[in-house]
Order: sequence, then C-alpha cells, then structure tokens
Amino acid sequence: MSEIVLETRNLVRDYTTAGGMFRQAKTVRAVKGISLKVEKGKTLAIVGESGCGKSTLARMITMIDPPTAGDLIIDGQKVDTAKGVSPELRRKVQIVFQNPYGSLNPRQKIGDVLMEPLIINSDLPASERRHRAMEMLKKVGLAPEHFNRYPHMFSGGQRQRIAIARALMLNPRLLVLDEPVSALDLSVQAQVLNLLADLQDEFGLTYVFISHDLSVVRYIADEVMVMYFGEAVEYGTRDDVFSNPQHEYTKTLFAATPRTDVESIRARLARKTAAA
Ligand SMILES: Nc1ncnc2c1ncn2[C@@H]1O[C@H](COP(=O)(O)OP(=O)(O)OP(=O)(O)O)[C@@H](O)[C@H]1O
Repeated sequence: MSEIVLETRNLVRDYTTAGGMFRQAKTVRAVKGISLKVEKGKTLAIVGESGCGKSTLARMITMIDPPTAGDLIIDGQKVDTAKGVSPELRRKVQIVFQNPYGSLNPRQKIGDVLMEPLIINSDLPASERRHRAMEMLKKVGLAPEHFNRYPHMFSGGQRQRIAIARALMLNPRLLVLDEPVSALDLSVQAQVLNLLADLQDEFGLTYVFISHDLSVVRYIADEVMVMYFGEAVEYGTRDDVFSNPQHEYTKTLFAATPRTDVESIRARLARKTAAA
C-alpha cells in the first residue's frame, strides 16, 4: 500500500496589508484552497508564474507561515497549525531555499552549520555529531577538509550542496525545495539535480519541488501541479500534464517556455563520468 507522507486539504493563506491615513487595510488571498497528496519517495513539482503562490504554499507546508485555513497532514498526522512548529515536525520537514548565499551564516564554519540542527534537536554527543556531519559532507559530494572552511570559500553549487546537507542532518521525511537550482549555472544545475535524485533514492526522501523552469520540472517530477493566481489549475502525473495540458493557462505557459535542456546536460555528464 502506498504511504502518503504529505497531504493538504483546502489550504488557504490570506495576507492583510496594513491600512494608513489614505489607504484601507486590504486582504489578499495568496493561496486559495490547495489540496494535494505526495507518496513516500516521490516528487511533486509546483510550477507557475511569479506571484501565483508557490512560495506561500511552501512556507505553509513547512509551517514557517501557518495556514489561515485548511488541514496539513504529515505522515498521516494532522498538524495543529495553531500551536506552531513542534520539534517532531521540524525533524520531519525541512526546506532548502533558492539562494545558497543568503541561507548560510558567513561567520559559521561548514562543520558548525551541519552540526547545529543536531545540537538544537538531538542529544547526540559531540563526537557523534561530528561524525554525522563528516558523513553528510561526503554524501553531498564534498570532502572532510571542507569541515573547517567558511561559506565564502565555496562556489554557488557547493553552497547549495551544503544547504542540502544541513537539511538532511535530522533525517527528514519531506524536503521542500524552493527553486533550489534557479540561482545556479545550467551545468551546475544538472549536477545538483542529479545529487537530489541520488539522495532521494538513498534515503527514500519525499520532495515538494517549487520551480518556474519547466525543463527542470520535466526532469525531476513524478507529479506536477500548476498554480495560477493561488489556485491549482492542473494536477496530475508529469507525463499527463506535459503531454495533455487541460487548462488554457498551462497550454500558454508550455508554449511560451523555451526548452533549456537539462536532460542533455545530464546525459553528457553521465558520459564524462563513465569515461573518466
Ligand atoms: N508576507 C506577505 N505579505 C503580503 N502579501 C504577500 C506576502 N507574501 C506573499 N504575498 C503575496 O502573495 C502572493 C503570492 O506570493 P508568493 O511569493 O507565494 O508567489 P510565488 O509564486 O512564490 O512568486 P515568486 O516565484 O516570485 O516567489 C503575491 O501576490 C504576493 O505579493
């Protein structure tokens, strides 16, 4: 039987902007009732143009920003969204942001970046924390000597690997990836996407992958949701959505998007690695 790691039922998020002397307070419904289910080990990609509510949905799933209404169910358990994030939820659900420059503290060595979640959320002894951080560095394709270096000493792709490693330190069930490769060069994008695919296989991870890049989505997703003005206008398997889009907006989006070919870069990288 399939195991559902993430379910949302009618998630809604309203934002109220403050009023002023000449302005009335206004409420904007950024997400208008999103329902979805993601099975263990699968990737749901959320696509749509800027401002359609993708990041708001990501922030609700990770409880950075609690929903205004609706249900959030993680591993079959309804989250009490009024109570804020429990330590259990923090362990199970992690997020990786687009900007690896902004998400790492420049004054913290990489080893400390990786060990921090364990200090806050576990009672592992220091030697074990260090061992786990070293192991995770290797898993994301970095080396033990990187442990004592600072973020500015790494390239963009390496920094994103560090952010992914940090997100995995607590063995989460669900990883929300908010445009994780958008800030990277195309060839580096392919490497990071490969890494994410490998880590998913190794750890049985479930992904919610937010992106505006359809070639990336075509490569990484099992299922695709297309959002438009806070609503899901399309939701289905990747092949169904790509080969037979139903909604006018999706048809226009697909027609307007040039295909940057991440898949061909991936194939080239695979050939290079095989030849090395
Ligand atoms: N904190 C906030 N206060 C007020 N309005 C907000 C806030 N966050 C988001 N919004 C509004 O909610 C809507 C959805 O924004 P959101 O950032 O989720 O879209 P997005 O699809 O992720 O866009 P992008 O790809 O540009 O990040 C937008 O109209 C945005 O202006």
